[in-house]
Amino acid sequence: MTDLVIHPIGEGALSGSVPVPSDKSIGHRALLFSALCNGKSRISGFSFSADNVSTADALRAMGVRIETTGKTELTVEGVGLYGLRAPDKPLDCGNSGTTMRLITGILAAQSFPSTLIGDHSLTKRPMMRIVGPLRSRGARIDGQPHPKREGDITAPLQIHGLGEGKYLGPIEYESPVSSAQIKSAILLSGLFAHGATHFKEPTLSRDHTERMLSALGVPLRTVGTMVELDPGGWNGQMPALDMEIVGDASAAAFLLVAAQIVPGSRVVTRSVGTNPTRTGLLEVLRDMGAGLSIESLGERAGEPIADIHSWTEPLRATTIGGERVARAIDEIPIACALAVRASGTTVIRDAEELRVKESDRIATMATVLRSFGVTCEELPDGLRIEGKEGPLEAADIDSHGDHRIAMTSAILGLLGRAPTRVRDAGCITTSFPKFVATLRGLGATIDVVDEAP
Ligand SMILES: O=C(O)C1=C[C@@H](OP(=O)(O)O)[C@@H](O)[C@H](O)C1
Ligand SMILES: C=C(OP(=O)(O)O)C(=O)O
Repeated sequence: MTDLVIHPIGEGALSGSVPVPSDKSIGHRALLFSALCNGKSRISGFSFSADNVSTADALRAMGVRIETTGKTELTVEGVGLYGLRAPDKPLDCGNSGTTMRLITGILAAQSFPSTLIGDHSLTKRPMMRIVGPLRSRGARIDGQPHPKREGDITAPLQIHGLGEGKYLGPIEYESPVSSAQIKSAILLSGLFAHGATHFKEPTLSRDHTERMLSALGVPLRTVGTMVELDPGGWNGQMPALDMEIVGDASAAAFLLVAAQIVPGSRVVTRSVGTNPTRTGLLEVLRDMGAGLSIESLGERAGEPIADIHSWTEPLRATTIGGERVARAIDEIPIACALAVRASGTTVIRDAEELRVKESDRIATMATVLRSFGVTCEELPDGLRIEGKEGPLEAADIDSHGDHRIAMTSAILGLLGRAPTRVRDAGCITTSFPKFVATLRGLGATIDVVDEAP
């Protein structure tokens, strides 16, 4: 078990210009799609987050050759749409919901059976949201009854395979939640289907799948929150990829917020993806009066990128809700840290999806905030948080194995009146392996304490 001890920054400030890890969402897709391509793909700027490694390992277990060719470079030998091999043991998706849900979309269409497993947290996450629609187009998938959500199932998932010569059918599916994982699972299954895939969601979730599949020549059309994939007449071949992955906006968020709440700070995060389906936090920062400037660097591999400058300015409370939530879904925990330093009461609504992430992020954040002496109220779909002046209480935080909770707590710890301990912080490697080194480079003092299990 790894703990972090965060020392108060006191009169100090954060300063510097830093890279951030590669975008985790795009990393998963780059691996999955290049495995299904014809030819050898090259992926660079890859930062080996534990979640992305889970996707790579699952593909390797199905016969895909993935080689590390440099510190941040990989090659993937695509096997084509129909070249995956039956795995000889359960595929371990670790902590990664994206791995499990997207791979299920692919495996649902295979002739061979497979089983997907995950860690303690992943084994509590809801899976009917993908299994239901996949079953309705002919997939045969079973899971375990969900311990808390009636009618839902969770991992392990048994995917029975379709048998030789059988195919998935068409689907028209309107998802009750905005979710790129559901959308991507259904679209991936649609690559193999006989018949079209129509998917609609309430508000637009991240669109990396649509961008990448379109670039690979897959016949896909989007209109607003609707996407349609009709493989009729398509030859089923995707050319190999050669791409450099943009920096992760969700990782940059921790540093941009840190620069707002540690007085006198100025931080630049370099080459960060600014896809409009991911910029909810930047909009929140603007609404709150943050010091922020976005220097566009054009596009990389079909995704807009920018250097983002963040410097401390007085913050005012805001309301975060509606369609913006989907565009900031992984940034809500760190947005709570902004609320702590804003004048007034910040309200977060429409974020019930946070209850089914790596932890129940609404409940966990309420506990974290109270441990720091912040007044907050837990709402069914969000939080009400009162701004607070002066040093925060020194806290002892249990991350619940949730990387975004661990990182948010570490940032808040900089404002403590005495050192803060963040327990079970090894999970940070899930998305931001160099988080501690990066923060130290900006001026923070953090000890890493490895406890014997
Ligand atoms: O598709 C993706 O890469 C992701 C989609 C989001 O999940 P949902 O689709 O469940 O909202 C997000 O929370 C997750 O970190 C990554
Ligand atoms: C929710 C997350 O990821 P996943 O769903 O892939 O586990 C996340 O990274 O915050």
